[in-house]
Amino acid sequence: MSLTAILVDGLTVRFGSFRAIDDLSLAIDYGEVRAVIGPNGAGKTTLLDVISGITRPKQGRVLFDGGLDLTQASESAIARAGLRRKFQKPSVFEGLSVRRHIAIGADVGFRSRLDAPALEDRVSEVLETVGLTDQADRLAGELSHGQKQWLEIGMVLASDPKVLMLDEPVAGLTDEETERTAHLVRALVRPDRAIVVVEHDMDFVERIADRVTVLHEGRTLFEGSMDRVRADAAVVDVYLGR
Ligand SMILES: Nc1ncnc2c1ncn2[C@@H]1O[C@H](COP(=O)(O)OP(=O)(O)OP(=O)(O)O)[C@@H](O)[C@H]1O
Repeated sequence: MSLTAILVDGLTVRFGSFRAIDDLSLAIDYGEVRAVIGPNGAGKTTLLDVISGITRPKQGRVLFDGGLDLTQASESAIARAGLRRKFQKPSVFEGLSVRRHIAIGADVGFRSRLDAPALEDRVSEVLETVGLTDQADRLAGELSHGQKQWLEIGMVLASDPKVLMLDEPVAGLTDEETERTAHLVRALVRPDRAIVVVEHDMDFVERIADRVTVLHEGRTLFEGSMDRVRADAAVVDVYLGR
């Protein structure tokens, strides 16, 4: 295993003549929570789209674990390699139980399929981690917005991901739900896992992130701890001060 989970090297993504990502290079290590922040249109979601194989770049490479070039791999190959994403908009199956969702996540994700008892153990463990044990037999459609977010995190977690991408996990959550989500994200940290979070809630980012990358116009404007990000004049000028 390489120390670097994701290496972005000279990445450029164009939509027509517009560069959503502009010669971007960065490295995300195993064991860290990396927040990617920046103003609307900075290229944050586009970066996640490239890492998950949804968007093909014009130039550059994105290496996973020092080997697989994600810019050349299919979405399914990327998911099989252990890179998983929770999308911004909750999209649970309203008529399926909470437990079933986690089982689907576990079954789809595991490279070697689990036998029934192992799957049951895995589902119980994930339900406990995301705090939904008491809700296990409810239908997903009956959950609150916050619980739906945790359910979706549980679905990706069930596959035991090496890279976990969370796109705006606390958008629309109450303060209390946001606090719980911060605890949850920190509980998911492992030496052999990288967690990448795109988020606009700076207090949340401060709680969870080991390092923060500030994107602006498809490039890195600043990278460092949240303290240093908050103190950087350029970041305040283009983003935090607005
Ligand atoms: N499929 C597309 N076609 C054309 N332009 C696109 C496409 N996808 C994204 N863009 C443009 O690329 C730029 C970067 O978009 P992106 O969604 O990555 O920004 P973001 O940093 O995630 O912003 P937000 O915080 O608003 O989610 C934006 O100007 C957006 O309009």
